[in-house]
Amino acid sequence: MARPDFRHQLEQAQRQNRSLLCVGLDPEPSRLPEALRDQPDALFAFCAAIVDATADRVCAFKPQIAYFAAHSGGEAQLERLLAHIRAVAPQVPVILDAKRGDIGSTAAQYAREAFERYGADALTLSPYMGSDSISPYWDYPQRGLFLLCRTSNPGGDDLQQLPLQDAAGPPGERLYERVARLAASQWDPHGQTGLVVGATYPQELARVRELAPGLPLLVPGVGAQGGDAAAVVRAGWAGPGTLVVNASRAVIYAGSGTDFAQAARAAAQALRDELNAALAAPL
Ligand SMILES: O=C(O)c1cc(=O)[nH]c(=O)n1[C@@H]1O[C@H](COP(=O)(O)O)[C@@H](O)[C@H]1O
Repeated sequence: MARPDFRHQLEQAQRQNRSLLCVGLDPEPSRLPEALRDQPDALFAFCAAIVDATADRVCAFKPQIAYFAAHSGGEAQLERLLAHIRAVAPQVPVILDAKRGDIGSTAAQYAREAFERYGADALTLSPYMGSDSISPYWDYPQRGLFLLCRTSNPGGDDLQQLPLQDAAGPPGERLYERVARLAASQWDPHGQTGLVVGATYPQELARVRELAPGLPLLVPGVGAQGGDAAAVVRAGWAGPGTLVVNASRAVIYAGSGTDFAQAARAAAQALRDELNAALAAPL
């Protein structure tokens, strides 16, 4: 049976698991439990154990492609991981984090990689090469697209905060504000677009929410980067399917012994509860 569109899938997973939490799958070999480290499929085995332990506490999983592609044989492990998630947690959508951005002909290949090779439900993209670098992904209208808008890293200021003075927007509009406005007005012909905004900048998150009232926001930066989960909910929540809060290291490395998966489950549960406590009404 065909999978429902991403937005619908996300909303259902949020309601079913009563969770806004997305667990990021960023397996770094030196941080894996010793018992797994020497296994040839260690990346897969580690992530699959985290998936099995947390699938009923999350609304999405977000594997970061670099952690797999950096290693010979890693991409095959990523393919296997996506197949595993579809088998054990078909209700939980997968956001492939690849931050792609390129000219149209190359973007078409990246789209094929994400949606056909890996079967991802959604993908992160950089929109900073403009509309023709995004439009090839519209050929997959059921899949979600999260455009980088205001990223979680301090260096995001270097460009994303630049004030614009052209006639296409209000004077002094910031570059990230332009991205949010375009995403909400011109870059979403099939209702599949969302934005990435760092948890580390709750004021900008609130501003993006104002400019794009109904778009799903993917918010990384709680946990290891220090973002405040409750502040994210206050600034970004606009109803089911509109806010996805990602934590990677704080969950997947919560423990390092043989009970690492149980430790990840406990960390995911605590973060889920913290996010839910900040909601005005339960999911
Ligand atoms: O697109 C992303 O997911 C992303 C955007 C951003 O602005 N900041 C950011 O940290 N990320 C990703 O989100 C994850 C954050 O990981 P933790 O800091 O360990 O929770 C990493 O996979 C980053 O690549």
